[in-house]
Amino acid sequence: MKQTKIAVLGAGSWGTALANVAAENGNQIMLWAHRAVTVEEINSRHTNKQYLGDRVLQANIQATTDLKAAVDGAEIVLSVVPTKATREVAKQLNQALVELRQSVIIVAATKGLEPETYKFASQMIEEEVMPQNLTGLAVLAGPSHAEGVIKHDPTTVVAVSKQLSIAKQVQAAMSNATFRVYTNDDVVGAELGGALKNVIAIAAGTLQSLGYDANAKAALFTRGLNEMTQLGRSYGANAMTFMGLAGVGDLFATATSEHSRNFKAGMQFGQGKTMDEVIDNMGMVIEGISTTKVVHDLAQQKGVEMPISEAVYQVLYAQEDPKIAINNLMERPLQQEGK
Ligand SMILES: NC(=O)C1=CN([C@@H]2O[C@H](COP(=O)(O)OP(=O)(O)OC[C@H]3O[C@@H](n4cnc5c(N)ncnc54)[C@H](O)[C@@H]3O)[C@@H](O)[C@H]2O)C=CC1
Ligand SMILES: O=C(CO)COP(=O)(O)O
Repeated sequence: MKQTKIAVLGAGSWGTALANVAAENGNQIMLWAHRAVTVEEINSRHTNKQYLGDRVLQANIQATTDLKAAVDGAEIVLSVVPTKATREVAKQLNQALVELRQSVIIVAATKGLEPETYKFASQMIEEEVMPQNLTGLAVLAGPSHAEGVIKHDPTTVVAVSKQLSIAKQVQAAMSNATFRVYTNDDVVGAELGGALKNVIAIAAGTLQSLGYDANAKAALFTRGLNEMTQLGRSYGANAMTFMGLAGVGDLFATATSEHSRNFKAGMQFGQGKTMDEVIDNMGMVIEGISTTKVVHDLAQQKGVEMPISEAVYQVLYAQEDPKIAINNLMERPLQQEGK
């Protein structure tokens, strides 16, 4: 296999797990972390205990706090910081690339929308990185909990780019026997799928904590996927993307797994915890919380009915009792399916 120099920006759960996959494939990996203690731990003990417990990482991952050194000579840069840090990190990346006079493929693995602008990670990156420094832009989406990837659970994801050749390069660099990468060209569909499923996963955690069973979960998944798809259509996304890994696949993984931060947050909301308590308890990013607010605004702006996402908004941002929110959903005017 061709060895590629890959830089991974963000050493949380997902950045570390992706760095490990890329390192297993024999690529040369630089992992950029913004905290020196993380760098020291990864380089000396090959662990990142805060996010991935005792899992031992590939010895060929070299961590650094110096972003310019991390990307120097890289062909591919994976951007794996939370949504709220994406624009700032993209600015720093651009500065480094300008100084290095270097152009890279950037892959956004972040799942969320910028609260102020409703932009996706790939759009923020495209706005901040000058065209002469950008060989190509892709998104990595699909059902992939870091905890499963690091222990080699068979995992399927999708590299998505408007340029198929770029998606194929990412596919080639990242695929292995337990991490299978498909390609797709529907960037907006994939990024919407990755962001919107987090809101439905919060609802799934809440249902779980209230003791509801399979009927309620099936209703949530089916109708949740429907409203994700409807918003996707309003963006011109391909409805089939929502039937694939970035849609139903990621919805299933996130809304059924106790590894999911969004699902776990939903359970805590169901137990009556406040937003501050939920965020403090998690200690990791819960993208669905801010995405819920964005989706509330977007649905109004685009005239798309998203009743489940709106119910999550009411529970999170208007302190509505989850049981009342569920009753309200069940008592909406009766409808024909598939409209
Ligand atoms: N954890 C997972 O299994 C998966 C996560 N994702 C997505 O990947 C993105 C990152 O998530 P995780 O790694 O799970 O988050 P995390 O909470 O585990 O780690 C976030 C990392 O970003 C760093 N960070 C925070 N603010 C920063 C800043 N301003 N500049 C630089 N670094 C900063 C933190 O120090 C930490 O290392 C999210 O959008 C998430 O939805 C996608 C697929 C799987
Ligand atoms: O996107 C993910 C899995 O595909 C991770 O979801 P959580 O952020 O809810 O853990």
